[in-house]
Amino acid sequence: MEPRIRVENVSKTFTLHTQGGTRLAVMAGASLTVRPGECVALTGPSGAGKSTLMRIVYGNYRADAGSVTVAGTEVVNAEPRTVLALRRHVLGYVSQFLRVVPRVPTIEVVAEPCLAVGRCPASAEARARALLTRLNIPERLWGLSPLTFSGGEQQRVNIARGFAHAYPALLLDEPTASLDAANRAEVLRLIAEAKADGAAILGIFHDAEARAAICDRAVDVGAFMPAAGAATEGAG
Ligand SMILES: Nc1ncnc2c1ncn2[C@@H]1O[C@H](COP(=O)(O)OP(=O)(O)OP(=O)(O)O)[C@@H](O)[C@H]1O
Repeated sequence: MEPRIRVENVSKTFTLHTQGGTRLAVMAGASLTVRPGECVALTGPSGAGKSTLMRIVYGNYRADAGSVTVAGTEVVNAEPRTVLALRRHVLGYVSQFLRVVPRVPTIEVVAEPCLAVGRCPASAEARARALLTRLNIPERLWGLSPLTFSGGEQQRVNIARGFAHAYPALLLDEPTASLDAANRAEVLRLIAEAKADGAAILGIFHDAEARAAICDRAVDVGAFMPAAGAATEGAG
C-alpha cells in the first residue's frame, strides 16, 4: 500500500532574528513514511526535533529542503489554501493544548470539524455527544465554553475534537499525557479505531506503555540531527 504520509530528505534551519540572525540547523535528511492503518511514533531525546518535524508535516513550519506529501498533496511550499483544505479534509492534528474561539460551547467545538467537511448538523452533533460521553466530559458542561475547564477536561475536549472527523491522516502530540487510567485507555481505543478505519497516524508519545500498545514502529528523530559542529552556523 502506498504511504499516506511521506517525508523525504527534509532539512530545517531556524534563523533567530532576535538573536543576531544566528542560524540553528536542527534537522537534515529526515525521511519517513506512514501507511494507511499504521501508527508510527517519533522518538529521540529532548531537542531532537520531534515537534519540529510534526509542525513541518502540518505545514506550520516550512522545510528548507525536501518533500512532505500527505495523501499525495505536497505540503512544502504549498499555497496556504492548499494547506487549509488538506487540514480540513485529510490531516488532523491533536496538539497538547486546546485553542478555541471564546464563548463557543463545547458541543460545537467538538462537532465543528464534522460540519466543516459537510456532515449534516444532526450527525455532527451525535458524533460530538458520543465522543464527549466516551471521554467522560459531564453533559452539564457541554453547553459551556471549554476555556474555563480544568486542564484535563480541556485536553479531553481537544482529543474529542481531533477524532470527530475520520481524518485519513492524523498527527498526535502526547495524546495520553496527564490523563487518568480510564481516559488514557479510552484514548488508546480511539487511536486503535482510527487505525482500523485506515488512518495513517504519526505521533509523539512520551508514555512508553501507550507507545508500545498502539504504535507499529518508531522512527528515531535523533538520526536526523545534523552532525556536531554544523548545529550552529555563524550569523547571517
Ligand atoms: N520556532 C523555533 N525557533 C528556533 N528554534 C526552534 C524553534 N522550534 C524548535 N527549535 C529548536 O529546534 C530543536 C528541536 O526542538 P523540538 O521542539 O522539535 O524538539 P523535541 O524533540 O520535540 O523536544 P522535546 O522532547 O523536548 O519536546 C531545539 O533545539 C529547539 O530549540
